[in-house]
Amino acid sequence: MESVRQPRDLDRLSRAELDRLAAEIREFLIENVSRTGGHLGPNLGVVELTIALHRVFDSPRDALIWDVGHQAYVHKLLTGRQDFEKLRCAGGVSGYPSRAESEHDIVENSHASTALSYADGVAKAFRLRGLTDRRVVGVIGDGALTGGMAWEALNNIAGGDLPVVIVVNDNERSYAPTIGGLSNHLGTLRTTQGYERFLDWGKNTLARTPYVGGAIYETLHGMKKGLKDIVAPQGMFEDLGLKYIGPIDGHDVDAVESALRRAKAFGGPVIVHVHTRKGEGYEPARADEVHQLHQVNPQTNPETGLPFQVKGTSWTDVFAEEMLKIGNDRPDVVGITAAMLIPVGLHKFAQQYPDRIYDVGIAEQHAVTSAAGLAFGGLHPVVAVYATFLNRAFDQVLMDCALHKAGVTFVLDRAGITGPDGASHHGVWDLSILQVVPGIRVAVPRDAAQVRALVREATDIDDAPTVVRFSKGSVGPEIEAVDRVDGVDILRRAAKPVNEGDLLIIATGPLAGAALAAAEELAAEGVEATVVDPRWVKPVNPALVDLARAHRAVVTVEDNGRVGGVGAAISQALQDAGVLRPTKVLGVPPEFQAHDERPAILARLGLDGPGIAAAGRVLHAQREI
Ligand SMILES: Cc1ncc(C[n+]2csc(CCOP(=O)(O)OP(=O)(O)O)c2C)c(N)n1
Ligand SMILES: CC(=O)[C@@H](O)[C@H](O)COP(=O)(O)O
Ligand SMILES: [Mg+2]
Repeated sequence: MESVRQPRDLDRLSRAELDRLAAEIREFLIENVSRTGGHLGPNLGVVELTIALHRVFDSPRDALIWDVGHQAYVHKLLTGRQDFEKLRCAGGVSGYPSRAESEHDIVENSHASTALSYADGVAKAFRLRGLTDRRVVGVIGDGALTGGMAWEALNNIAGGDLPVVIVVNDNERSYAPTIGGLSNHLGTLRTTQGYERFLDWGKNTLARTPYVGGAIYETLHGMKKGLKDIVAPQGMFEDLGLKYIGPIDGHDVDAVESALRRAKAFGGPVIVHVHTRKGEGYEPARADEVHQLHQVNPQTNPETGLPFQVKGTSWTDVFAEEMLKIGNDRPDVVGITAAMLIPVGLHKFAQQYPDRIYDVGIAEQHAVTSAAGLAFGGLHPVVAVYATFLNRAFDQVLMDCALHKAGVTFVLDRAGITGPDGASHHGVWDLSILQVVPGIRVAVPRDAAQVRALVREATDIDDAPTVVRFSKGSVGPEIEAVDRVDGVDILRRAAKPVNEGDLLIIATGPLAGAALAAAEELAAEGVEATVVDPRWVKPVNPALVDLARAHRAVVTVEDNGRVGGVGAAISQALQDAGVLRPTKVLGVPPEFQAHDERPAILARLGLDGPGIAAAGRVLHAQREI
């Protein structure tokens, strides 16, 4: 790929050289992403599409916007990015477009279904600034197209005359096969590919038929409308007012390029429907029936697409097992996923109870409100999503669930700092935004036993929405409590008589382990700390106020934003109770955290043992004042 240092280099490549470039890119992706981890399948599926996009459009003058952005590695390779050996690591290339990395990256949001809204905005700005020669291209997958925002944008774009080119990258999958009416419609359009070819064949053949050919063609052409309605319903997109071009074979650079040139020349809103294959050109991905290697972990065997080492039991595994048992005990419990059945751990439940699982597509807002409907209908829905993706359904949680005291349980996976997915994937807002939801109850398990217990407790509550949130990756060792006082687990008692304790550390979730390590460090320096885990962090347990009363200072620790999080709520409760203690709230600062390894970020934020101990020493020193 040395020959391509910037997109314009593509213009001088012949078809044979383009084919060779595509092969080189695939080879590079398989070798590199197998080592670093990342979205191998999606990127292998857009090699030819990305080459054609950069041959037809003039990035960055023309804006190329990628929905989710997990499929933008090829775009990055063609726009001069280096450091791919540090993909999704600090100091390396981000796994999503990144404005800080390149002027070719307009949008860096990995939350799905946003690209067309961005495209609408950029196109309006170009027009208002008189930049009428510049094009805006939104590349959106068939999965992302199941998200509500995409249809809000389509409605606006189709209603106007802005020169927005919408490329639907239709590989028939999100993780799993894409669901819903839209997916069926795209399937219908794909099958008309034969119909279009038939028409083209008819036109060419009849044009060559002497005398009667022309008349027959005119009749056929006149019939086309009717025939199309019979053979293939008028496209929904054309009904919306969008010019539709496709379906195009997404792995034929010439065909894609020709379609994109037509779209570029059209000068108004136009959809180019490209049919691609996730994992194209890599047998282990094509053979992966489950997800076509949507994502591979670091240190994956490029020969097989499988990880070299098997990871330990994950938080998700624990939830999946408990959900299976709950499904057996509670026939009213149903599961809802937003196109992530396996990643959120509902697959075992789905297998056992196929009529009690709902995959709504990438549609978290719909998931939440339909869950409220399920609750009103007498069931107990469990909505399992990644913590960061609940953000977009805040109003649905607030108004459609909590206002009605709907008995819905939210299970938030990937809560806290997640690591390589970076700024938009850390689950560090849920404990803050949920603080303002009246009546909702929030639990944070510290280990596997607590996941099992708290998911049970949550699904037993039918008169309020409940939340259980846990981290990404392998679950840590069990952390036994020495006692439970009014619902608060005592993990370590200060080695001093009550009312003599130096420090109360209130830890949430898996950071309880770090808090215990910190307490031992502090003890070695003569600072005695009591460590507790409230398990249910919202509403604030009044027993925490009594515990704070018996100590000289308080440290709260959470794998969430510091602003408006659990620590802030506890501090408020102490103030309201007139228990004024020096309190240090440890949590993630409001700035976005870059992609990195989770332990490195937690250490940097002082959320590991030494960081908590340092905070305790400061408060201990304050005690003498
Ligand atoms: C709001 C939101 N929900 C869930 C996800 C997780 N997610 C990432 S990629 C993906 C599937 C995307 O499918 P598609 O748009 O068809 O792209 P493809 O991977 O097929 O190229 C999902 C569900 C997300 N990024 N954003
Ligand atoms: C692009 C996207 O949003 C998902 O594919 C995400 O990267 C998955 O994250 P995990 O690896 O934590 O399941
Ligand atoms: Mg797809």
